[in-house]
Amino acid sequence: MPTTAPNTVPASAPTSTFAEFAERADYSLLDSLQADPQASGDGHDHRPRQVFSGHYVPVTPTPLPVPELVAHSRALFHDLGLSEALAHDDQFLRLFSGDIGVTTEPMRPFGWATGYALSIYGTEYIQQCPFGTGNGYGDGRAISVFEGVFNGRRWEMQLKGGGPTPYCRGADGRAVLRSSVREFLAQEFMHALGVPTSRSLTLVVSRAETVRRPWYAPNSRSFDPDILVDNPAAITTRVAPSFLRVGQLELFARRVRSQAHPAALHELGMIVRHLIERNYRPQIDPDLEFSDQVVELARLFRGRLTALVAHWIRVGYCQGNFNSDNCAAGGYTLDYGPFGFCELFDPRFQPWTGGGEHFCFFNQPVAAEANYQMFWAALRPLLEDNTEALARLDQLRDGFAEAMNQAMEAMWASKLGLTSYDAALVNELLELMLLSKVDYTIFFRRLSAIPEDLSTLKESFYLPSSEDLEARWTQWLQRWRDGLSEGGDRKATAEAMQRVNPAITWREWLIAPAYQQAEQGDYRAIQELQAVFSHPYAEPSAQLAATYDRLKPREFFNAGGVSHYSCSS
Ligand SMILES: Nc1ncnc2c1ncn2[C@@H]1O[C@H](COP(=O)(O)OP(=O)(O)OP(=O)(O)O)[C@@H](O)[C@H]1O
Ligand SMILES: [Mg+2]
Repeated sequence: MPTTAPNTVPASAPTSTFAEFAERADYSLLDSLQADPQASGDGHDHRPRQVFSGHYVPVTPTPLPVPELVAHSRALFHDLGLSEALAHDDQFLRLFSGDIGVTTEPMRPFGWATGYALSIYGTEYIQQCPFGTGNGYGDGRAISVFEGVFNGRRWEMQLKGGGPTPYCRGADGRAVLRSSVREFLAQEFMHALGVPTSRSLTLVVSRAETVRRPWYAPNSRSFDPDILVDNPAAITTRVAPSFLRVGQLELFARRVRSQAHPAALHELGMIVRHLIERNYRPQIDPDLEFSDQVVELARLFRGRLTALVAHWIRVGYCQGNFNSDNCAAGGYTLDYGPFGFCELFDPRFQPWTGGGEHFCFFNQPVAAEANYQMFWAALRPLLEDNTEALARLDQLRDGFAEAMNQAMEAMWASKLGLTSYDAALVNELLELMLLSKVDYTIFFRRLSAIPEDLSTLKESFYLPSSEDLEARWTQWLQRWRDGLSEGGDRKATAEAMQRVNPAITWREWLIAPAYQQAEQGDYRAIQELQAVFSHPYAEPSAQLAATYDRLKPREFFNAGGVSHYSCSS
């Protein structure tokens, strides 16, 4: 399993000025799609309304007043070949705070938002928009402002919190600093963990605009938010090859099914071609028949989705709200709102209060299958006249659980340094982990040193263990170590385990002070987290370990806003 995603080759000359950045703009893929025929040409229509057809709505963002740069991702700047100076360029800052008036040719002075459908755990919802039709649901506060090519790769840049769009459903289109700090840090942390993800470009805050959201009082033990708080408005810009979601394909397939308009099937075909173009070239040969390309797409997405979820479980990540509209069709992590990382091991870990057990930590493979089912169903209308291709597509759906299983088994084997999966060993381990209430990250990292006895492993236990339990642990450890020696070289095994079992993880009680200090204008904690999160597999210095390699302190259990949180983002 790779520990870092492949980086792009750095360009010989970095993009240093805003004019050079603008030169990278290339809207040729966006232009292959259909714009909403009812949209006003200038993109200034922000009222909630139904969008009946087309793939996107041109819309201008609403600028944040008096924007201030909180942070930018050095890693992504490097990958895109952007110079550090650009992060401090006034026009660049203004663009990524929603002021699209600063654009120069060939950039466009408007952005775009897209509609999508929603299904929750495989059940379709159409009532969730003000019109009760699903035609008003989509990017309510996410607005893409740039499509361009950097170092030979095409990226889309999207503001989150960029103001209302026709899909805003009457809400303000804004995001608070708290949730923006979380999304900004988490995306780059996941990338450094080697988990496919959207990336973070910049994080901008306004000192002149606040938004009010339900949240938790200090030291609250409440499950639901108990106060209303004003938080500075912020915008994170996220970057990905596309922001296409499973829900998007679903929207167009629904319209085919309900014969919503004569071009519905054509529009579905267009969005699927677009997905292939953006996320699956060059893996899908453009010379194949379209029906074969569709089957290939389904095969590749199945591989990416199963691998993604196995990664999530490897690193302790829980999406929390794995609806089809939070499931990127390119097979990477998207929407860092309801997420959390498991500290005290619990297969039912679910930090988001709205999420429910179906989206909990260990249920993510099943939740993924429900999303895959929606993806599969959305592709079917394209193959209606090709029974042979349809059969291959159906087989892929039928084989999802088995493919997911294989990905999980390979993941557990790698986490334990084994050459092949051993079900009895893993199941016994999970039971012991539950009984001792281990810290998920600390446990696997200590295990990666291949200890001879329990002493270091016990540093990860939240509960003192009985003699009986210790005897079981010792037996398990012995069996596991015996299994390893078949493979040989202990040092190489330990090193391989350290490349899949991170030394540090996301601990919400260490993140909360960073966004709280940022509200006061102090960004040092964010900078420290950026640095720590950029090398999660490296052994931290003793000084950093004292902060980051620690069990969750007792006072943060059941703490509102830290142990669990609502969607007040
Ligand atoms: N303040 C807001 N104003 C307008 N629309 C919003 C707002 N908050 C959420 N939405 C929209 O509600 C839907 C569900 O919200 P959810 O929290 O899943 O998404 P999100 O975190 O805003 O977005 P994304 O999935 O784009 O990361 C999304 O379509 C989102 O655009
Ligand atoms: Mg979402």
